[in-house]
Amino acid sequence: MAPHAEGLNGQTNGFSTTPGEHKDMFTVDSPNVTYTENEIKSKYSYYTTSVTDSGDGKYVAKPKETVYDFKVDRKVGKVGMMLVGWGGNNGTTVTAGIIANRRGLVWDTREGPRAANYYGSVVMASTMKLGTEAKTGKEINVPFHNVLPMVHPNDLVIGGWDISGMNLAQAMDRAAVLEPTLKDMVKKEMAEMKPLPSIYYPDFIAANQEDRADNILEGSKASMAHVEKLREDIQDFKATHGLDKVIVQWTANTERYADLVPGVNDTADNLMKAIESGHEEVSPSTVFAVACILENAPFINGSPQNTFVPGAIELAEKHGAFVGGDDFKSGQTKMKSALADFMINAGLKLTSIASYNHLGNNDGKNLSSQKQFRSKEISKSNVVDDMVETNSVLYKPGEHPDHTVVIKYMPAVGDNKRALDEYYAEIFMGGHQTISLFNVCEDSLLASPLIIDLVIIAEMMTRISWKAQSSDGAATKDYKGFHSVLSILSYMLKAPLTPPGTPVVNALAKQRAALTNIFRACVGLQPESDMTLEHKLF
Ligand SMILES: NC(=O)c1ccc[n+]([C@@H]2O[C@H](COP(=O)([O-])OP(=O)(O)OC[C@H]3O[C@@H](n4cnc5c(N)ncnc54)[C@H](O)[C@@H]3O)[C@@H](O)[C@H]2O)c1
Ligand SMILES: O=P([O-])([O-])O[C@@H]1[C@@H](O)[C@H](O)[C@@H](O)[C@H](O)[C@@H]1O
Repeated sequence: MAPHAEGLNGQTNGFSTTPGEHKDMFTVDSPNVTYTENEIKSKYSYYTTSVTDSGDGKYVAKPKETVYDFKVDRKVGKVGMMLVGWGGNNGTTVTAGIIANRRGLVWDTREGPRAANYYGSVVMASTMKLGTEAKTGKEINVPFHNVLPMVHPNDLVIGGWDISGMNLAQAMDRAAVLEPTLKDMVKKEMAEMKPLPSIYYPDFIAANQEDRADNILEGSKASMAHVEKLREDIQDFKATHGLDKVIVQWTANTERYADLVPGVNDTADNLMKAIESGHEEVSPSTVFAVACILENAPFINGSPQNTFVPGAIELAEKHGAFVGGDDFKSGQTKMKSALADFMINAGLKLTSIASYNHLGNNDGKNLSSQKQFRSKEISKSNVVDDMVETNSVLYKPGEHPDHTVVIKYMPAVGDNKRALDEYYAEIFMGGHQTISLFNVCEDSLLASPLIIDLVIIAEMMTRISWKAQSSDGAATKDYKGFHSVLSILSYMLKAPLTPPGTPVVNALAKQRAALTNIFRACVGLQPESDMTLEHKLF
C-alpha cells in the first residue's frame, strides 16, 4: 500500500482540516465575540493614527478608534471554481493538483515517491500566530485555513471555458508540466472534463494563438449574446452540480490593453451599450467580467490586461458584486516585492532593477507579441512604486530606481521560466551593493496554489459583512459586504486592483499582514504586532 499523502508530507500536527466541513481549531473567549450555529459576530476596535500638518513643518499624530461589528456566515456551502483558459498550463495543473490532493495520491519520481500537497498556498500551507501559551508563553501558531470557516480546495467543483477544445487530459499532456506517473493517475478523470466553448476576439491575443482556437462560442460580438451565454453557462454549472456559489477566474492568455474611450467603457451604462454594439475595444475578459458581475459570481483576473475598465468597476459597485486582479504574482515579481521592501526599509537606496526572464510555455509564446508583452511589462514594472514613495529620506519626490523588464520566448525551457534579476543599490559612504538572482520558477506549479488561494479567499469574502460604530457616532445601520473591489487579494497579484481613489500596496509583508489581520478581526483578535513585550518587560 503506497504511503498515504499526509505521512509523506510530514504533516505531524494533525491540524490539517479534513475537507467537507470546517472544524473550529480554536474559539475566542471574549465578551466581544459571540458564536452561534450559523454565525460568528465580533465587535472590533480598529486603531489608527490620524495625522495633521500643524503648518510649521511638524505633524500632530492623534490616535483614533473606530468600532466595527463583523459577522461571518459559518456555513461554507458547495462551491464551484470556473476557469477561463481551463485548458491552459495553469488550468490543467491546478485541476490535476486538486484531484491528486482529494485522492491523497502518491506517485513515483526519479527522486523517489512524492505526495500531493498544497505547498505555495498561503491558506493551505502557511500558519498565523494565534497567541502565546498562557502558562509557558510559548508561541502558538495555527494553520491559516483554520482561522475562519473556509472552503477546502478538495471540495471545489471545477469547470470552465477554453477556445481550445482539448479535454483536460490531452491539455495536461500539451502543458508538459506534471510527471507522467502523476498524469497517469489522474488522466481518466481529466479526460471526462471538456472546456465550454469560449469567446474569441483575435485582436486581443497574439496571432500565434489562432491554431488553438477550435472551440469558439457562436454568435455575434455585436449583441449581448455572449454575455447571456456565459451567464447561462454559470447558471447551468451551478444547477448541474447543486452549487451554492461559483467563483470565476481568468487564467486565459494575456490580452492587449483596451483603450479607455469616453462614451465606450467609462461608465457601466456605456460599457453595456458598447458590448451591445460590439465595440472593438471590448475585450473577451471584460465580457466575462460583465457576465460574472450580473450573475453575482466573484470574478478574478489572473492576467495583466486592464479587464476592469472603469465601466466594469462601476457595474460591479452597482450590483455589489466582487471583482479582483490583476496578474498572478508567482515568482520573479513576488521575490521583487519582498526584496525591494527589505532593501528600502533597511535604508539601502535601490537605484536599479533589471528583470529579465525567458520561458517556453504557451504564455511565453503569446507574450512574444509586443501588444501582449506590453500588458505584462506594465504589471511587472509598477511593483516597487509604493515602497519607494514611502521613503523620502532615500528618494526625492518623483525619484525612483531604473527598472527594466524583458521577457523572451525560448521554447526549450517550457514551463520552467528563468528569471534573472540584478538589484543595484547605493550603500554607506558611496559604496554599492549588487544582488544577482537566478530564479527558476516552474510557472504553473507556482501559479496553481495562487489560483486556489484566490478562490478560497474570494469565497470567504462573500460570507463576511460589517457595520461601523464610528468614533464620532456616525454608525452604519445595517451589515454590508466589503467594497466590490477585493484589494484583500493583493498578496496573490502583481498589479493589485483597489477601490477607486485608494492606495495600491505592493509590499509583500504588508499585503500578507492585511489579509491575516482582517481575518483575525473577524474573530475579534487584534493584529499581531510582534512587539512581544511579554518577553521584554519583566
Ligand atoms: N506563473 C504563471 O503561470 C503566471 C503568473 C502570472 C500570470 N500568469 C498568466 O496566467 C495566464 C495563463 O497562463 P498559462 O501559463 O496557463 O497560459 P496558457 O497559454 O497555457 O493557457 C491559457 C489558456 O487560455 C486559453 N484562452 C485564450 N483565450 C481565451 C479565451 N478568450 N477564452 C477562453 N480561453 C482562452 C488558451 O487556449 C490556453 O489554453 C496568462 O495570461 C499568464 O500571463 C501566469
Ligand atoms: O509572477 P512573475 O514570475 O513575476 O511573472 C511571470 C513572468 O515572469 C513570466 O514571464 C510570465 O510568463 C508569467 O505569466 C508571469 O507573469
